[in-house]
Amino acid sequence: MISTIPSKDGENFDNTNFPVLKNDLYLRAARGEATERAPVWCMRQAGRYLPEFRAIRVEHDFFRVCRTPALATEVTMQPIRRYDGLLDAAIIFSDILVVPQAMGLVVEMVPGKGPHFPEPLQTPDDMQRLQDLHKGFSVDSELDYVYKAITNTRHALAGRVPLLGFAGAPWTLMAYMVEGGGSKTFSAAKTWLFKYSATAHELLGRISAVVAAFLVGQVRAGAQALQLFESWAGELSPRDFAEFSLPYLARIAAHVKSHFPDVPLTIFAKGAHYALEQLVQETAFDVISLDWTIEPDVACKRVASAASGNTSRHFITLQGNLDPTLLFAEPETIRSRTTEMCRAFGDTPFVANLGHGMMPTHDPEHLRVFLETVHETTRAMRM
Ligand SMILES: Cc1c2[nH]c(c1CCC(=O)O)Cc1[nH]c(c(CCC(=O)O)c1C)Cc1[nH]c(c(CCC(=O)O)c1C)Cc1[nH]c(c(C)c1CCC(=O)O)C2
Repeated sequence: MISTIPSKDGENFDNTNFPVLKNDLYLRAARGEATERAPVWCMRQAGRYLPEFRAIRVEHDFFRVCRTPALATEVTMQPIRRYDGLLDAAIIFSDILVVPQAMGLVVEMVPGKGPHFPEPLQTPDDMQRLQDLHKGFSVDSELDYVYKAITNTRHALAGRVPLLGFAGAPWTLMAYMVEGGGSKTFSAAKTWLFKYSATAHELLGRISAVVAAFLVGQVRAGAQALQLFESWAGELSPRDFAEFSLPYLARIAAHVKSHFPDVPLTIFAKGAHYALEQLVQETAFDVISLDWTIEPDVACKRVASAASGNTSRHFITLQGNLDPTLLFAEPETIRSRTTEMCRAFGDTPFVANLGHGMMPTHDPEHLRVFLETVHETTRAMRM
């Protein structure tokens, strides 16, 4: 349960009384409203490319940072402070793998290697090792530390920008739980899909229930919008996306909307632009986040035509989609390619972002060029 009493060391876990929001550009754009310029934020905007983040990580293990509200708040605030006035949203510092941890699996973050599960799920019998929502497992108590981080961060933001919550989507989480880490072929996770299909669906269903409850809990704790990361969507064929990903995405969106119809929901299904029409027509997401493998003007046309004739769909906002490796280019190139991208979104309500996350070797000043260019270009476009 979230305590309503501010603690002595400056943390504030009161989720009933938040500061007034001063910059609502992101929320308005996500709801399909016209804005005076496009809002902008970046996936992985808190991370190792920032020296101030690396300084924290020297002293604290990755999941320790996630589990300590004061540290999670500090790290979430770092890019907001550094790019003062340039970022239009903060995303809570956490990881998609906190859900497999809550479900009972051990996850370590190995420096230079990424996430590692010492005992991944190997056969259908291993499902017994997972916590069961029907047998006393409480998402809210297991993940209360994320809620506390959200509540505390929302106070620390003091209304500067809205705070986004997030979670991994079922197929992506299942892939980590079965592979035990990243993978080139996804052969283990796909063996589950095609050899143990019934168990795979059971697992996807159980993850969906946890993720749906977790997202609702994040809004109760103070998240003002949510993003779901289906980072491995592109590993599935369109047919298998339709069977093993889309129905679960739709179920999670419907559940969150039934609790909070006005909280904007974003789906980032990386590599799955083949499914744009289905995401528009078969799910309740407000924002579709694009990677860089589709041109913005093509996505705008496809989404508009998929939405027309569907009376329950008043708007779809797009988010994206500059190739993050463009930030390795000279500032001049970053400027011209960012301008090109903004123009290609045209009049479609959009949230400027990269097509995937910031990388550890990015130069923080190059991100500044991207942010400034979005401000200048989209303000000029909308005058
Ligand atoms: C697949 C995935 C993960 N985590 C996440 C995804 C989905 C987005 C995507 O597709 O990239 C999501 C995530 N991970 C992190 C955030 C924080 C919020 C943000 O600033 O965007 C978010 C939204 C912090 C993090 N999560 C992680 C780091 C770096 C780890 C460190 O500090 O040592 C950060 C800042 C670790 C992580 N966590 C994960 C991986 C693959 C890694 C290793 C990556 C690497 O080594 O570059 C799983």
